[in-house]
Amino acid sequence: MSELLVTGGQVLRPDMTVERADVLVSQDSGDIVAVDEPGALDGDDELDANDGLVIPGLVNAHTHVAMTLLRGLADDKPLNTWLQEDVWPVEAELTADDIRAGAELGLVEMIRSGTTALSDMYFEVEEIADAVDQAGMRAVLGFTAVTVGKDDEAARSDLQESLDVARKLEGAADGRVRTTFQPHSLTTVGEEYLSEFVPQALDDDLSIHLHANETRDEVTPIVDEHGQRPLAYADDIGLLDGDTYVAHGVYVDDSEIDLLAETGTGVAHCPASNMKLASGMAPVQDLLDAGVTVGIGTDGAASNNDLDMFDEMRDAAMIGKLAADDASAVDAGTVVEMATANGAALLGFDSGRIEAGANADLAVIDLDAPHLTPAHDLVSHLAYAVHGSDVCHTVCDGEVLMRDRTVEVFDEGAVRERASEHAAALVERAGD
Ligand SMILES: CSC[C@H]1O[C@@H](n2cnc3c(O)ncnc32)[C@H](O)[C@@H]1O
Ligand SMILES: [Zn+2]
Repeated sequence: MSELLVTGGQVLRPDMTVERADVLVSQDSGDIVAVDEPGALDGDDELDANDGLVIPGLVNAHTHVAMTLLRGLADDKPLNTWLQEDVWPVEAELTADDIRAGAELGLVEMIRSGTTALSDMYFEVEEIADAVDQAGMRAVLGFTAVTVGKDDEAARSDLQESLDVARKLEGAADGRVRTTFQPHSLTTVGEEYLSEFVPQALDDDLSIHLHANETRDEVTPIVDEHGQRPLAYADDIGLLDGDTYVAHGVYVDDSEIDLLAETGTGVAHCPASNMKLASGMAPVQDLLDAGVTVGIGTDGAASNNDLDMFDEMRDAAMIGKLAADDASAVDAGTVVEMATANGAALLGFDSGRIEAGANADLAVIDLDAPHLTPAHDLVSHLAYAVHGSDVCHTVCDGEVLMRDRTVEVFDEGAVRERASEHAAALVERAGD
């Protein structure tokens, strides 16, 4: 039996208090064994958290991890123009090897910034699952189906693949990979296909993840065509369910917020992407007040342009206040909860909290820095002052993924070089 002791640090507890404590982790079960006063516990191996704050590993509730290859390729455009003019033509040239290279780069970036779990939507999902396995991280993965612009055979094949991939990869990477059925959005997948395939996903107890109500352009056509708000339309199809979570949820009216709360449907809030594409401001405090579980996601690196969840927490707090016209809205403790416990709840993982019995997924922040001085309130620092580069150790499932800022699960230099080569060749092919 092998046990790791995270020693000498301050620890963020589930009630958002901070105390000096050691954390003992079982590397066999991958769970936290005990949290106790300094010096009370012994382990076979130690991780030095002196001058550090031990927090739950962050949960990125919505991303497209392989889109790191498209980082900085096309900026300063709204969603539809950006997708149609820039992103989709390049994505049409992606190979499985490209996606593997982009995924590895994204996972290294996440490990370096304290993220231990992600929910991903993309293609070539087996490559992404293999990369997650090597990274030692936890993920919810799926193949994203789009039917617009496709004939009936191709449209069905996409949805069937989304079901098949979800069935096949559930439980991969020793149980660290879970899956979702993934219609891309309510406007990019036709009603006839949703009506046919969603019941099959529900029959198989598959969770569902989709983009919804991201821009005004995702609301108006549904209201025009179906005479109802998008989430009422989704609910009639059976899409809203206790295991469903929608990405973005920017343009949700009061009736849709109630529907999310009543059905137990969660929201993955993507503040940076919503700002960069000028999509809008999600009513996050209203969602939380209604009892909706709201996590935080970076979205892909092409609309962010990084995968740093500390940036995302800060953005969520800032834009949450603007949206509510209230400086007390979406406060520091709330965004930390959104990026940890709420994200874990959406993804269905027993992580997001430092407590005996929970998954041993954690990160240690080096507090010895001018921008983290003085330390009046460490929860405030997490929301407003810490950067991803302040993370010194990252642990998932009891395994050390990064120690003293060195990533142990990948050769970081090789990953960066390979991703740069793949990105350059991809852009050249797309330009031909
Ligand atoms: C097939 S995976 C996902 C698909 O979605 C595209 N995408 C990236 N960001 C967004 C976004 O904010 N809204 C909608 N779709 C997005 C991505 O490029 C893939 O094609
Ligand atoms: Zn997205």
